[in-house]
Amino acid sequence: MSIKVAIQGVKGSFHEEAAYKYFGDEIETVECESFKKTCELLKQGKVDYVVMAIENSIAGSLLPNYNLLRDYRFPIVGEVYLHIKLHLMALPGVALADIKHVQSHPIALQQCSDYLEENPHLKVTEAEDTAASAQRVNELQLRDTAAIAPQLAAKLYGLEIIERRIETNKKNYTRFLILTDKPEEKTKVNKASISFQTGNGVGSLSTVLQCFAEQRINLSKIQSMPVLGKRNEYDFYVDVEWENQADYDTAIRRVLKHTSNFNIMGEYVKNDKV
Ligand SMILES: O=C(O)C(=O)C[C@]1(C(=O)O)C=C[C@@H](O)C=C1
Repeated sequence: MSIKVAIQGVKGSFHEEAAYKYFGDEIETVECESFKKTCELLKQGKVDYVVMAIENSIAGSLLPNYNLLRDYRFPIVGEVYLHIKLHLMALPGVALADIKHVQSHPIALQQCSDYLEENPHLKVTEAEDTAASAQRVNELQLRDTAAIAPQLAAKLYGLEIIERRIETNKKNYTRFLILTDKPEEKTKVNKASISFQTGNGVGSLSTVLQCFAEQRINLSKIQSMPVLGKRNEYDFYVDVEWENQADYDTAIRRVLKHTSNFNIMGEYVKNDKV
C-alpha cells in the first residue's frame, strides 16, 4: 500500500510537486481544500503525512500555518524546498491575444506582479491554488482565460504554456514542512524546529539566542507569533542547525532554563537543495 500524503490544493499544485520531490513518485496524494483539512485528515488517520508550505522567499512566512503547528502539535520530520516557476497557460489553440482573464493563487499572482502590470488588459481573479485555476480553465473550457500555474498542472489539465517563467523574481523558493503523527527514529539529524516563550524583560530573548551561539548552533530562522489574549507576549519559533549533536544537546539544556512552554517540534535532516 502506498504512502498517503495530504496536500493543500489539487493535483498539479506546488504542494503536490513538493510531496513528489520529498517522497518520490510512488505516493498517493490526497487533495484538501485548506491547510486545516490536511491536519484533520492526519489526525483522523486517513493520511500518513502532511506537506505544508511555511515560507516563500518573496511573500514571506505563511503565518496561519504556525498556528496549525501549535494547535495540532504534529512532529515535523522533514523539509523540502521548491524553486517556484510560474507559467501562463490556456486551452490548446488559444492565443495570447484571446486572453482577457487570468486566475491563480494570490501568492502566485503576487509573484508575477511585473508581468500583470505590463499587461493591464488582463483581469485578475484569485483562486484556491495554482493548479485549481488550471483545472477550472479546462473543466469550463474557458477560451478567454489563462491560469498561472506550474508545468505539472499544464500537463494534467491539458493546457498549453503560452508564456514561460513569468515570475518577477526568478529566485523564487518555497519551503515546505513534512508532518506526521508516527515519526520514525532518525539517527543522523542536524536540524530542529523549536518553539518557546520568554518573559517580556530586558535581554530575555537575547539570553536564549546566546545559548545557541555559544554552542556554535546556527539559527536559520526566527518567527514570532502573539500569544492569544496576552499583550506583549510571544511564542518564538526558531529553526536551528548543527554539526555536532553534543553541542545541540548542551544548547537545549541551557535554553530550557530561560524559557517557558518549550517544545521541540521536530528534529530532522536538513534538506535545503532546490
Ligand atoms: O497554489 C499552489 O500550487 C500551492 O501549492 C500553494 C502555494 C502557497 O501556499 O504559497 C505554494 C507555493 C507557491 O509559493 C505558491 C502557492
